[in-house]
Amino acid sequence: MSLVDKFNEKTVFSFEVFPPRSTTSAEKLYQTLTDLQAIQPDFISVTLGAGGTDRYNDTVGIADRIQNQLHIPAIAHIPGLYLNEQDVLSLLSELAAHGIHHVLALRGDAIPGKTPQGVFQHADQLIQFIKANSDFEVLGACYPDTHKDAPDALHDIQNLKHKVDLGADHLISQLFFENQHFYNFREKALLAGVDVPIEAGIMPVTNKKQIERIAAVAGVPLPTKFARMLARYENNPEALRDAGIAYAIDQIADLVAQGVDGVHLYTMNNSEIANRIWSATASLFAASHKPATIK
Ligand SMILES: NC(=O)C1=CN([C@@H]2O[C@H](COP(=O)(O)OP(=O)(O)OC[C@H]3O[C@@H](n4cnc5c(N)ncnc54)[C@H](O)[C@@H]3O)[C@@H](O)[C@H]2O)C=CC1
Ligand SMILES: Nc1nc(=O)c2c([nH]1)NC[C@@H]1CN(c3ccc(C(=O)N[C@@H](CCC(=O)O)C(=O)O)cc3)CN21
Repeated sequence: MSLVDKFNEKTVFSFEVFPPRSTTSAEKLYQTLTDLQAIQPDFISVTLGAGGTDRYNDTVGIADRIQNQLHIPAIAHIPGLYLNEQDVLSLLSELAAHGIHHVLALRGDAIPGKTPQGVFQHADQLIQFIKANSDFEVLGACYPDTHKDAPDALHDIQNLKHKVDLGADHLISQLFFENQHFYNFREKALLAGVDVPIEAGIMPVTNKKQIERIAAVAGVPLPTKFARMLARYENNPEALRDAGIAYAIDQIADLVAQGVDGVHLYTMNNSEIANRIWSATASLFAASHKPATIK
């Protein structure tokens, strides 16, 4: 089934989860996934090697469970840096054997001290390879605040256009905390001829250290307003969680009102937060009639 077609029907809503470290947290993740099932998101993506970890197992097993037990379309992330052609082909056939035909093709984060394979140095090469060797639908990543390795926004958008020309069927954005940056990016991407759906990536804050670490790895700026919120509630987890949920809801309500193609929620494996955000915004998604373009 094509996921891209869903963007013609509605404002898409999707989740992301990551494979947990231990067996106990694996059980917790399955509970989380069961809790999220009632929302019936359009798909759930599963990271692989997120943030530069060396844990490459579990992604396929978790994606299988999502697809075949929860009956929600699953997307597996594939970061290319440390894989060769054979690794990618094996992953694709394993996924296909489970009825999964969607991947997010990425360059991936560098792992300190580990030498890349040198085969897929950028996501574009991986996208081209997957398109040439399978019938998978391929997603790509994009950067409202410009990727930190790009010389400037223009080159970043040119690279994005190249990924779309090579076959990226839809895009998921890096997390961002300033909607105007997303709108500016979206406009530039459209002008550059990027004509595939772009989902906005939203990450609710759960704790100050974690969000600061992720923002640093991802090269995403924290607006003053957001940093003040973190500083004010850093020692009060309940208040920080509530403030973070309110911030994410505010971002999502605005994005949906501005006709965004979809919202991809980085759940950080926390179903309570995802459920609260969903219950506050479900009617906005239901009511959404997408205009052809957004400003
Ligand atoms: N492991 C995971 O689950 C996830 C990882 N990520 C991370 O996102 C980041 C980048 O991934 P992608 O966007 O897939 O990488 P990408 O290869 O498209 O872009 C990475 C950088 O290289 C530049 N670039 C792209 N193609 C180029 C080319 N042909 N020549 C020269 N420069 C080029 C881009 O402008 C950008 O600065 C990584 O840090 C990745 O790990 C993001 C989401 C999930
Ligand atoms: N550069 C970059 N790399 C990514 O992996 C990535 C992005 N950007 N942007 C969006 C999401 C966010 N992702 C993340 C970010 C952090 C964790 C993380 O903190 N993982 C911990 C587990 C913590 C726990 O077990 O509770 C880990 O150690 O892997 C996972 C996925 C994956 N994605």
